[in-house]
Amino acid sequence: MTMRQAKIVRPLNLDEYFMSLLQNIYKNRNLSVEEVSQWLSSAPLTTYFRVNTLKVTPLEVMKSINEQMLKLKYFRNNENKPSVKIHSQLNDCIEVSPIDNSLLDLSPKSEEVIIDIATGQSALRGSHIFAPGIMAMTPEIKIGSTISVYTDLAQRCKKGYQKYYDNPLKIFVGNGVAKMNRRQLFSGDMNPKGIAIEMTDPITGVPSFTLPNEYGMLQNLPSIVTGYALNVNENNLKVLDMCAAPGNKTTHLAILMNNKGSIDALDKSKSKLKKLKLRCDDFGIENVRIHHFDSLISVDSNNKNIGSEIKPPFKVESFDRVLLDAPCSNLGQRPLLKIEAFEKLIKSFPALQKKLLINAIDLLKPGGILVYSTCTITIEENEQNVAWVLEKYPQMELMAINSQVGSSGITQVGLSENNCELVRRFGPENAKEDSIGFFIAKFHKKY
Ligand SMILES: C[S@@+](CC[C@H](N)C(=O)[O-])C[C@H]1O[C@@H](n2cnc3c(N)ncnc32)[C@H](O)[C@@H]1O
Repeated sequence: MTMRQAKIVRPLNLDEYFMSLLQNIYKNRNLSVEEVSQWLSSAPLTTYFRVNTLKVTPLEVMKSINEQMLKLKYFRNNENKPSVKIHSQLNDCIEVSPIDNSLLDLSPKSEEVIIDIATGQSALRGSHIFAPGIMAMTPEIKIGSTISVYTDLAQRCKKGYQKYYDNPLKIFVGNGVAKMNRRQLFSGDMNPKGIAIEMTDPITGVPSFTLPNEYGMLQNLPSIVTGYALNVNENNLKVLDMCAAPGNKTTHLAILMNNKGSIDALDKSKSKLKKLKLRCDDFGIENVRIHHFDSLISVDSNNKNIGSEIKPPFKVESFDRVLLDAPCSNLGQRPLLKIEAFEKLIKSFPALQKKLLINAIDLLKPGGILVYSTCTITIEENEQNVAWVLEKYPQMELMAINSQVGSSGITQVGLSENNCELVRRFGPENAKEDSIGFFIAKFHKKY
């Protein structure tokens, strides 16, 4: 696959703590802080769509995406169209390449829209602009006007601002067509919803496409690998997903299990669990039990919970498979246009993750598999937590992850070289995959 770099945006607030954090992680991979921060602040350019194979085949989804691509203004025929193909190792994963840069109209337009940082990050990954993310719109814009879209890294633009917003930290994200005007956005309904700008020419060239909810979902490549890593393709498995919401991985597991066996999906966040429920309904998933529950207390150590077969807290050694997709410092998300590295917060995660790991190991049956994953790049939350498990629990050993994607773990930080080969790290060192930062470890409980 040929890689193309998006326009680099230098993130703000790269304080000393964050610089030394990046330097420590990547020093033995020969990557400078500058290179890593450029990687973090640029968007992955390949889009991945995981197909809900309960309802539709990857070929049907590819056909639908291809039809939408041909309707885009740039392509009159198949020439230069983004490639849409099934991932070489992941059968349910469709890979869509970006639109060729030379086809995009990236010339500045006289009318402009300012969006917030989170919306800017999504736009760089191919999303249209939804009404709540718009901060300002110049007065002349009518529905159908072609406009330039900027994200406000300075966070100084007031909601509803009427003039041209002049700030050196106003970053161009591309051109689009207005679907709403100022009146709809800033007067009358105080909470306008829906697409306000259809992005036609995002600076990254990442194309937008819309598919019925039941067809599947956009998902980052390492998250799809995580679902496969749990090896759920055996009959009637009892699976626990300890931090499940909004269910990106739970739904994948349910589909890989072909709606057989059971998944107990726990999460502390009630609102995010609602999304998991909706997604299960859309996808036709029937083997998931959703529990609004704190996984830190998910073990019924004193055998007090009579219903512990089907609701938490559960008896020890209840599950054949456990997924711990842990809460983490989130420093692998890309593009990160503004990095706020709160040292105290970042340093709080390893202890929380260890407590969750203790619960996970207690709940796993001997012979079972535990997958631990994070969407961050710190050594403390990744290799060092794995090393801690191996030292504290002699019954736990690492297993190889079947997919040959990502790279090995970082050496000389607590994990042996052999064990580093067994875990998967995704980051700026991966020349092949242009993904978010991520980490996956797969354990086997020997006894
Ligand atoms: C990385 S996200 C999980 C994403 C999810 N696995 C997916 O693929 O869609 C981490 C989740 O952990 C949840 N969480 C944090 N602490 C928790 C706890 N003590 N018990 C259960 N869930 C917790 C958060 O609410 C958050 O939804």
